[in-house]
Amino acid sequence: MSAVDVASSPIHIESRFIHNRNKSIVIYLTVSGSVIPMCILESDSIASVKLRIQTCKGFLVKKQKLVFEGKELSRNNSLVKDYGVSSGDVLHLILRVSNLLVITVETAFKKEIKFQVERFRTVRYLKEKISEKAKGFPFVNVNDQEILCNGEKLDDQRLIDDICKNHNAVVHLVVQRPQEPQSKTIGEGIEKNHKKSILHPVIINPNLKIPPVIWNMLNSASEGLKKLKKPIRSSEGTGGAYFMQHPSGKTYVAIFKPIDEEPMAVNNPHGLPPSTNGEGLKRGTKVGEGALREVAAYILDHPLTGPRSTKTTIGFSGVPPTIMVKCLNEEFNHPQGYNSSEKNIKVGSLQMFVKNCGSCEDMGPKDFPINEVHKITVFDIRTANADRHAGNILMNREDGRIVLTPIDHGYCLPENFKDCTFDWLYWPQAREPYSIETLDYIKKLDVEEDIALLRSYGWDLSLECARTFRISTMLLKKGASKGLSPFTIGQIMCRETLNKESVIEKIVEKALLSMIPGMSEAVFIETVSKIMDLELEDLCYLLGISVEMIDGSLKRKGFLKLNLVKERFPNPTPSDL
Ligand SMILES: Nc1ncnc2c1ncn2[C@@H]1O[C@H](COP(=O)(O)OP(=O)(O)OP(=O)(O)O)[C@@H](O)[C@H]1O
Repeated sequence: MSAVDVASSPIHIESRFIHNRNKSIVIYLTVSGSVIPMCILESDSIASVKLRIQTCKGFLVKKQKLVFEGKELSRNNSLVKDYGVSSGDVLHLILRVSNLLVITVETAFKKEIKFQVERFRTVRYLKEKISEKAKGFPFVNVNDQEILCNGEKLDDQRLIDDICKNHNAVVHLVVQRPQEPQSKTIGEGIEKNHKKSILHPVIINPNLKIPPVIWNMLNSASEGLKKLKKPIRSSEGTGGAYFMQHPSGKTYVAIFKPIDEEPMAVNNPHGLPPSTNGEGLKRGTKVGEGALREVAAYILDHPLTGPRSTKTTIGFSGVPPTIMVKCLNEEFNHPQGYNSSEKNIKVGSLQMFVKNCGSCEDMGPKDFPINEVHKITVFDIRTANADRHAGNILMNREDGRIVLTPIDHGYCLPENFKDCTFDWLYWPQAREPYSIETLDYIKKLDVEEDIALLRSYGWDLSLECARTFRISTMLLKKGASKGLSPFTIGQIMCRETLNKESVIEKIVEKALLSMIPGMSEAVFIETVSKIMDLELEDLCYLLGISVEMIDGSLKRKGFLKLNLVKERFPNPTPSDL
């Protein structure tokens, strides 16, 4: 079923609404440019609305994103009315369709070979994969292969997406007698039709050296464009995100996210209406600043040894190398038409492509190594990340071990804590205490140096963003040194429900109330620090935590005052201690 199919039939009005007329409302879902009326109850939760869309239309709940008046309805347990949705309102449904499809190739001898292929690849590409996999078999030569689907011979240029229509597909392979090599397919390695493409780093401070790993990425992506390997738009995500190809066309080297295609920006390719007040999809962020935040995430992700030298590429939390670039290419979204003039050059973040076998959304968290989860919790708490859902953590297996890579940092370092959400909060690893190595790393973090570092790269954080950054780093440091788990620190930071302020918000509010006109930011932060100390002391008392060093590592001792804890923190477990 394609997104277009969805739009052709309205969602059925069930009998529960007919008997419940006064509580039901009609909303309109827009998806892929079409509008679907939908009857829901005001008291429905976001989860139940998504479930109904899944039941009626088959789109998995976890693949749906609902947006209302420029804000994502991201809290599944909140009610529709909590978000202010009322009768006649329009909700935008964005489907996070997977880029990968499974193609089963059946040979004449009933041998089956399975391939994971991106939906925007061609049949020719599939044939090349078959050749690689089937070395030594008669169908090794790409030009000897014929691929059939439902009895129809598939042209080399046909897109995999076209064959699959959102489902995995079975195709049949027929091997022809070897023939004379055919002429090259259009666009393959032919440079004479080369259209103008540009890819340059945006350099604000010429004194800062671009690390070799980033130069390599830039060179490969640029060569790929010269060889007419088009940027390919990802079918996942709410903004325009493009896979930049290696010159061979066989692998990706980077992801480019132009600022004018961010969610709510003018050229967003998913049809999200532009923001009316400049605020981004998450509260406390601005449209058009996503790329800055992506780059900042990499800059701030220091390696274990301290600030990055040009030799160290990956930081403690594993944020992939990212840089701001200018890029010109016809494949990007140009609703006003395209020519290769300067005005069509796009600015955005270019991030290294990381090999993966899916995201954390595709499997339960049980097998994730504790350190892999903890490294991400450190980054998210420190930067008050407002978009850490499991789909934004890529997963890979290296030597049998699961490695996690955090991506999509366009909503880190917000101006406030309102939309902080961490999916890992409910993973068992988050309840484990930090290791001594992680505690050491946290201890060495210096937020003033970090703010200065960002300034040297050209991003002078606004007072509000710097304030959030200072307070979240402070909370991470104080919480970790008291032996609190990422779960407990995360709970202080995240709202329990949409409209109930988090503990950290209350701390900030208290400090604001005690502000005297003319008070400096430093004094304000000092006030926050004092209030936070009292709160954390209370919390440790309630949790019965006291910490001491035993054999070089932090050990917690104490007792659990369960009834007291429950009042404050609804879901404590003994592993919290
Ligand atoms: N560094 C990377 N390496 C490999 N794949 C990536 C990388 N960054 C992004 N992707 C892929 O591109 C897709 C879109 O990217 P991303 O989620 O960052 O976009 P977005 O529009 O900001 O999404 P969201 O709706 O989650 O905010 C992801 O689902 C992921 O599959």
